[in-house]
Amino acid sequence: MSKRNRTLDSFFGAPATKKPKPEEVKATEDDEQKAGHVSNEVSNHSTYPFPLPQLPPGIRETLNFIPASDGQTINDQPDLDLLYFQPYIPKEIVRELYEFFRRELFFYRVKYTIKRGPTETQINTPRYTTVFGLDETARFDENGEIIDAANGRPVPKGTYKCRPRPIPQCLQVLRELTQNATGCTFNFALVNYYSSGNDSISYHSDDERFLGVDPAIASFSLGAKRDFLLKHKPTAGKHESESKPLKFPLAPGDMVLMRGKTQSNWLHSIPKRKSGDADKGRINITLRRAMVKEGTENYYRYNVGEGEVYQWHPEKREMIPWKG
Ligand SMILES: O=C(O)CCC(=O)C(=O)O
Ligand SMILES: [Fe+2]
Repeated sequence: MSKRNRTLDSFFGAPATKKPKPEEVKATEDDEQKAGHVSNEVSNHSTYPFPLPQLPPGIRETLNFIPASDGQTINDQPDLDLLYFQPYIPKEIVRELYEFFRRELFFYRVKYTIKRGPTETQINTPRYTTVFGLDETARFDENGEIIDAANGRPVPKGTYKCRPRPIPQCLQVLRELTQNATGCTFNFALVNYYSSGNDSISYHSDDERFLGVDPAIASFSLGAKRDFLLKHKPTAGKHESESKPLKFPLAPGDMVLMRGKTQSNWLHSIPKRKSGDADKGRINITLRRAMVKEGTENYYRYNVGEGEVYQWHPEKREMIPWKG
C-alpha cells in the first residue's frame, strides 16, 4: 500500500482532549464558523471522495450526555418492541449536529434496476444516502486495510465487489456512545437525507438474513420533523387484525431503537409529505450490525451505488454534484 493511502486518520486512537472551559469552546466555534469548517482534524480513507472533518469539540463533549432522556418502551402491540427516546441527543446541539452532517458528509442518489420476470425496472431511490462500515467477518486495520476478523490476515483483493469504508470519527462517536447506552453492537452507519417532503422511504422491514435473528437497529432523527409509520406485516395468523398501525412524528434529536421481533413482523416507512416543515430537510442515521459479507455488498450497492457524489452547497442551500 502506498504512503498516500496510509491516511486512515487518528479516530481509532483519538487522543483524549482535556475538557475545554466554556469560553474556550465558544471561541473555537466562532473561529470555525468563520473559517467555514469545524475542526482541523479529519477522517480520511482511500475510498472517501474527500476528507470528513471531526466533530467540533463542543458537540463531542455534549454528546457524552446521551441519552438526553429515558427511553419509553413500546411493546403493547403483537411482535413489536421499540425503545423511543424523545429526545436522545441533547437539545443544545441538535441543530448544529444536523447542519454538520448535512454540510460535511458526501451523499449519493442511487439508481438501480430490478428484474421482475422479463421486465427490468429502473428504481430511483427517492432520497440521498451514504454508508460506512464493514460486516462482522472483517475489520479495518490502522492503515485502512481490510483484515479478516478470524485469522488477522489481509482479506484477498476482490473478496468484496464493493469498496467498504470505515466509519468516520463523527459517526464513530455516536456509535460508541450508543453501544454503551443500549448494550447493542453496531458495525454499520447508514445515513438518509430527505431533502424535501418529496423524499421518502416506502414501507419495508430491515429483516435481511445478513443482520441475523431479531436485529437491533438504532435510528436517529435530525432536522425536520417527519412521520414514521409502522404497520404489521400481512400474516395468515390473527396478529395483523389485532394490531393497529402506528404513527410517530419523529422530532430532531429523537432515537428509535427497533429490536426483538419488530423487523420480522412489522413494516416501517417515512411517507412523502406536501411542503411544510419537511422542506427544511431531515437526516436519519441508522446503526446496524451486519454479520456476513453479503450485508456489506448489499449496503454499498443500495446506499452508494455507482453514481455521482453530492455535497451540500451552503449558498445554494441544496445538494449539488461534487466536482472533485
Ligand atoms: O428515516 C427514517 O427514520 C427511517 C429510515 C429507514 O427505515 C431505513 O433507512 O431503513
Ligand atoms: Fe428501515
